[in-house]
Amino acid sequence: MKFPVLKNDRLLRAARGEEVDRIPIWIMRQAGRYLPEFRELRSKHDFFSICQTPELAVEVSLQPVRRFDLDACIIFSDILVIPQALGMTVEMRPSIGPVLPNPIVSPDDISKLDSRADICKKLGYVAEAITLARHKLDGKVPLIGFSGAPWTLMGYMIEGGGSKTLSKAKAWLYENPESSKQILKLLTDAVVDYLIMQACAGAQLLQVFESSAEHLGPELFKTYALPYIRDISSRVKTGIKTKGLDDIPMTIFAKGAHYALKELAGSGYDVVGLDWTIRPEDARAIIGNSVTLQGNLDPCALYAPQNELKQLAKDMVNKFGKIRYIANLGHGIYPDMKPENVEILINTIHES
Ligand SMILES: Cc1c2[nH]c(c1CCC(=O)O)Cc1[nH]c(c(CCC(=O)O)c1C)Cc1[nH]c(c(CCC(=O)O)c1C)Cc1[nH]c(c(C)c1CCC(=O)O)C2
Repeated sequence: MKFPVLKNDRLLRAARGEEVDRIPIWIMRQAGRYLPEFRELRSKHDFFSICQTPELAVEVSLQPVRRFDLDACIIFSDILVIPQALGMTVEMRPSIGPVLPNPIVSPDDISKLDSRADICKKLGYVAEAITLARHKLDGKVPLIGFSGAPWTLMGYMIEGGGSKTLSKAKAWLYENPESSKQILKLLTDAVVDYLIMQACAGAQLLQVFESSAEHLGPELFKTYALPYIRDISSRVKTGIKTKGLDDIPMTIFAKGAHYALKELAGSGYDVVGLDWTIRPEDARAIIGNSVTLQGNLDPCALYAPQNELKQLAKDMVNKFGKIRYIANLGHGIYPDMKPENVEILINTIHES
């Protein structure tokens, strides 16, 4: 596919470990409810209708890039489109979040999931949105594609929505280890196909969200998350090559997995995303210089008085340094953030 020439390649340069003239920054959940223009559009459309309508998904993806001097655009979608493509119902309920009314309850339910065979057909609307976004961006900044990681997706599929403890999903790991692995394998296959499709459609970097890693701890993570995370990077990179495309960087963000940073650094990704509970210098000491780090400002730092926010952003940059670093929050931005504070954060990073 032919796309407009990329004018700002700081994100991709940083991901590959190349020098940059200024530190790139993007923000997890940068398209969302803290923006009045998002709330306006969202008031007229259901959440998944926006995801499924390429023109709307692209409009929402572009909103933050129009408003702020960001160094990347992320395609608007959700990690839960994968369970949907496997035949599960997912609803986005106001002030509750995602609800899966018919969760997986017993190992027999696994056979009711649709096979991965036509995942690309079912999620073809994401590919369309990505291609359209690349054209509409006109090379302004690179476009990030993403997927949930298998354990995080399995969690939602068993819990039937978000959970503070993930105790139902974790019970599966202890009670039904083989069935758990069967689900994780099935999800891995779907995620691999899905990410390769996104790369073919024009995504320039792929981020994998293992948002529920903190619930696992080192031993469960080693068995039920890491092997699948590794498998995804290796199969996606090979798949992209087989399709005749150039390699694109991949990021793993395993929230709360500071106990597994060394393993994550060696899991085949170019970038490791960090949450705010680890010191940048400690993460760098554990990981070394072979991968780029991304993160990790406490999202709540955006509530701080503006001078303090600036100082926190400067301290973060001083600790990470300018090489092999992509600035971001340590998790997604909250819906009640002031857009002005986001602008202060972005400008402070760029001036550092
Ligand atoms: C766990 C997870 C989900 N979705 C996602 C994750 C991984 C990242 C993370 O750990 O936060 C990923 C996601 N979800 C969304 C994006 C869009 C791209 C971006 O701007 O980053 C991305 C990358 C849009 C969204 N996804 C959701 C919204 C808000 C829904 C709405 O408009 O009603 C948006 C903009 C809903 C969603 N979707 C999900 C939850 C738990 C919620 C409810 C929480 C909330 O309301 O913020 C599942």
